Amino acid sequence: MDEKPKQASPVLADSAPNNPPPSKSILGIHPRRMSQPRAVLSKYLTIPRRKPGKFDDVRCNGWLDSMKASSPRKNLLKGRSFDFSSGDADSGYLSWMIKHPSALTSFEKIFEQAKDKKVAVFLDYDGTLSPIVDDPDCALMSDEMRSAVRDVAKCCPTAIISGRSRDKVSKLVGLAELYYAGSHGMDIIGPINSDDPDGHLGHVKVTYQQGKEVKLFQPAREFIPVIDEVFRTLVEITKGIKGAKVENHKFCASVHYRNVDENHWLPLAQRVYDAVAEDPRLRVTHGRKVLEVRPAINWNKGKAVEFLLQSIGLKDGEGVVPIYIGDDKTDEDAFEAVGKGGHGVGILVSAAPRETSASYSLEGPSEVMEFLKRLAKAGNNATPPHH
Ligand SMILES: O=P(O)(O)OC[C@H]1O[C@H](O[C@H]2O[C@H](CO)[C@@H](O)[C@H](O)[C@H]2O)[C@H](O)[C@@H](O)[C@@H]1O
Repeated sequence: MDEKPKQASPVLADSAPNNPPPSKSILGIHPRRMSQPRAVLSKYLTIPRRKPGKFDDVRCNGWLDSMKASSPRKNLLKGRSFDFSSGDADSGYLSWMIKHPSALTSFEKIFEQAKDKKVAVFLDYDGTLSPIVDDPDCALMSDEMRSAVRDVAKCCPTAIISGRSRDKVSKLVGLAELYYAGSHGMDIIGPINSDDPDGHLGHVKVTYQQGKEVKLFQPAREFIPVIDEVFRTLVEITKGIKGAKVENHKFCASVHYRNVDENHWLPLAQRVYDAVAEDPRLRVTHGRKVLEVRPAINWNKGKAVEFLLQSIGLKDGEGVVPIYIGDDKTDEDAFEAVGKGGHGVGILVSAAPRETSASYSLEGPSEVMEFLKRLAKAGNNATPPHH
C-alpha cells in the first residue's frame, strides 16, 4: 500500500538530540557501521555529535535516574483524607493536583471550553488506552474501552498517536473509523480534505481499508533501512541481557528493560548508546522502561497532531479545541502542540506527580475510559455527528 512520496517532506533538522550519546564503551562494544550512504539522508541532519570521549559518571547517573523515573509509581495517596497543614510529600502531590486537576472533576469546565467549537481527540495507546503490562505483546485494550473510543469518534475526529508501528497499533485498536499515527508520529494515515491539494504537505494519496482514499505521510521514510539495520544490531547486543526485548517499529526501534534486573539497566543503556554513538542520523529517547532509537529529525507526536489537525481541516485557532490524552514523555510534544494559543486541552495520564505541559490529569486507563464516555455523551447531546 505504501507509495513513494511525490514531494520532499517538510522535515526540518533537530537542534540537538534528547540525550547525547555517551563516550567510550565500558563494555568494549564498538559502534556499528551503517551501510546506508550518509549523503542520502544529509538534508535532514544538522546535529553536531560529539566524538566518543571519556566515559562520564554524571551522564551515567543521569541515565539511571531517568530509567528509574520512567514508569511512575502508583499514587498511594488516592482515597486518603489530607492534612493540608502537614507540609510533607502529600502537600507536594496536592499542589501538583491543583496545577493539573483531574479531567473528570474538571469535565464541566473542559466541556464549556469546547462548547460550540470543533473538537478533535488525540489518544496515545500504551498506558492510556491499555494498561502497562510486562509484555508489550499483551497490552490489549478492553472491549469497553474500544466502544468508548468508537463513541467519541462518532461525534468528533479521533486519532491514535503511538510509539508503536502504525500497523501494530491499528490492529490493537481495531477501529477503521479512526486516524492513526505510528512510530511517534512518523507514519500517519489521515483524511484528505479539499483545501489540501495532493502532495501539498509532502504526503501521498493511498487506498486504504475498504477502498477508502486516505493521506499517507512518512517524514522519515528514508530511514527505514537505517532503522532495520540498527534493530538487528540492538537485537545482537542485548542478547546476553536477560529480560531485554527489542521491537522494530519501522521508523524507530524500542529496547525494553522492564523485565531486566535493575543492576543491568546501565550496561544495557550503555550498549544502546554505543550502538548509535557515531551515527548522526539517530538519537535515543526515554519512554516508560524503554529506550527508543529514532531518526534524528525534527518530527514528533506534536508535529503529528498539527499535521492531522490540518488534514482534518481544523487548523489551530479559536474555533478548534484539540484534546490530547497521553502518559509518556513522548506525549509532552503533543501537550505543547495542543496547548499553543491556549485553545487545546492536554491531559496527562499519571498516578504520580510529574513535570508536564498538560493542563489536566487522569490516574490511569480506567479514568481515561470514564472521561471518553462522558465526552461522547456530551458530544452526542451537543453537536451533530461530524461525518
Ligand atoms: O506511544 P505509546 O502508544 O504509549 O507507545 C509507547 C511504547 O509503548 C509500548 O511500551 C510500553 O508499554 C508496554 C506494554 O504495557 C510496556 O511493557 C513497556 O514497558 C512500555 O514502555 C511499546 O511496546 C513500545 O514499543 C512503545 O514505544
